[in-house]
Amino acid sequence: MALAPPMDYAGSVSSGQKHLGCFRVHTSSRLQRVDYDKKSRTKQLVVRAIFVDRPQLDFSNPNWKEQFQEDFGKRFSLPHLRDVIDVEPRPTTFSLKSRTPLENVNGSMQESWNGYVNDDDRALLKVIKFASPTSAGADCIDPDCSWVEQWVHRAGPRKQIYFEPQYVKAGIVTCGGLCPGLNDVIRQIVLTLEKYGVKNIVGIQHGFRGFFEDHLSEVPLSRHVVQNINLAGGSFLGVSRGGANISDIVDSIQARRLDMLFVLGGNGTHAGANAIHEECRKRKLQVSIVCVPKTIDNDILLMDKTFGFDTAVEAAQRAINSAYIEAHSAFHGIGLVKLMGRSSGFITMHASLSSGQVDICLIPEVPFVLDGPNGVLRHLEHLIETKGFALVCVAEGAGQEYLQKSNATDASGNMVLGDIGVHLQQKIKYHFKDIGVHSDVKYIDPTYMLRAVRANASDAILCTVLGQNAVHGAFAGFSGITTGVCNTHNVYLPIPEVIKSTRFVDPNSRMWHRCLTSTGQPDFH
Ligand SMILES: Nc1ncnc2c1ncn2[C@@H]1O[C@H](COP(=O)(O)OP(=O)(O)O)[C@@H](O)[C@H]1O
Ligand SMILES: O=P(O)(O)OC[C@H]1O[C@](O)(COP(=O)(O)O)[C@@H](O)[C@@H]1O
Ligand SMILES: [Mg+2]
Repeated sequence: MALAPPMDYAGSVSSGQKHLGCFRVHTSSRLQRVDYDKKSRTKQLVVRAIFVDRPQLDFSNPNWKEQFQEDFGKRFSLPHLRDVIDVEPRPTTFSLKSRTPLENVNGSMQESWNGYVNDDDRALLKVIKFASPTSAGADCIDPDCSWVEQWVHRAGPRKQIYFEPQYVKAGIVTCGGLCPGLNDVIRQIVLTLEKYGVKNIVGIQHGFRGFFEDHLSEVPLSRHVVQNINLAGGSFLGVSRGGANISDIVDSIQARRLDMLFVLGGNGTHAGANAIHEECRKRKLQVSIVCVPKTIDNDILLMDKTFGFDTAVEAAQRAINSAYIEAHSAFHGIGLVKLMGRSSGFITMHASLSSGQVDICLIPEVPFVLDGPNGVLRHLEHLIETKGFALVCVAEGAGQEYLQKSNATDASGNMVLGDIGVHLQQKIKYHFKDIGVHSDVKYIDPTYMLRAVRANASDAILCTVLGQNAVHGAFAGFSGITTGVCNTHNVYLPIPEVIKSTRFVDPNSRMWHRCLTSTGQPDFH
């Protein structure tokens, strides 16, 4: 009998290897950690695979696919207000046409066509049929990598809604760190709520703190108030970390008589929003909690990309280009740029790729050694010898094993990282001094310049889609959901499914391989 591996499997494998026994680890469910073996001075990528997103399957059972799909359908079903309370639907007030609803251009009634999304509409979560588990980036369920359809719910306005817009009070809150596009999302939520006929819209200031810090009053929002907020970066409502006492927040939601809460934030915020949703359910409140994923790190599972990411990658180009010019102009110049990315290297990988000038790209997901014949420093020597200068781009979460662990956390409980940029700068300087070769290291750390900017055009469109869909989701009666883009289609997902782990760059992916092709860097181990 071929059983799937145990639910919690820990194994030590070499960097990038993902084949555990006969079963390939689902990239998105993989949690990984880099361990440094002091004796052998090598690093090992320790993969802790948690098979959270599939049941124990017996592949010798001819019905395993049906079993998988049934379980998948349950996991991705959207929590709805009517699951716990009696609520009746009513016809939507959201008109898709500027002329009278149901009247077409000829003036005749149109019965069959409507522009609403049907509750049974679905989008495919995965669109590649891998011929083999060894195909690049293969993401398989069974050892044969069989094709299994995985359907998720389509986002958009429904014909039936579960709130009377004129009595709705809606709140918006932005949590965590800043991200380009927050104001665009706030603005679109307000405009869409008004289109449904909602008149009472408020902003909660400075994240979850705004719910219980008395001096942080509600900000009344309307089309007039938010009209131009997208022209600036930051959050019109302010952000913050920490301060998430779920019971107090739900007390506050009740006291404020909120019917809908739109929560903009990353992994931590989603965990908070889901806890708020669960508490509202426990109290049988008719409150919809809907998230919009916000993270420049792009580290939320299942989504093509999160808003602000493109803008951050674009903002990083200025830093990389300056480092390039400095390095190229100096004698034996080495440009070093550190970019944001707490545990995922998406910004660094994409910024390196789009710049085309980066020689060494270092991300948290791919271990590297600094010293020795295969180390980063030796490769830098080679670059100085051969082209006369070099450019390194490193993610802030990379190489943390080389730094003193402080165990300090921020107000939200996120680990405070050591400064890999400063460490690398020192290491490079001393290395070249040691070997008696001149070097001129220019270190640029653009930090907040990546995220304190307004959204670029493509992010502004993404924010528009997400903000509008968040409102449609709330009116459709869903709660405990988030909205994103999967394979270019707009979907709703239950919150727990997107926060099972952080989304990481897959060292076996085509994108990382493209990055390696572009930089020309060897494996540093
Ligand atoms: N596991 C959790 N459960 C409940 N609330 C959380 C959790 N993690 C973080 N939060 C709250 O969510 C907010 C934002 O979290 P943070 O990690 O700073 O940013 P992000 O949402 O961008 O990941 C903070 O107010 C924090 O207290
Ligand atoms: O200095 P702050 O505000 O804590 O933010 C730093 C962190 O913000 C990030 O941009 C991600 O923040 P989020 O948790 O808000 O998504 C990380 O890349 C970075 O480590
Ligand atoms: Mg976070």
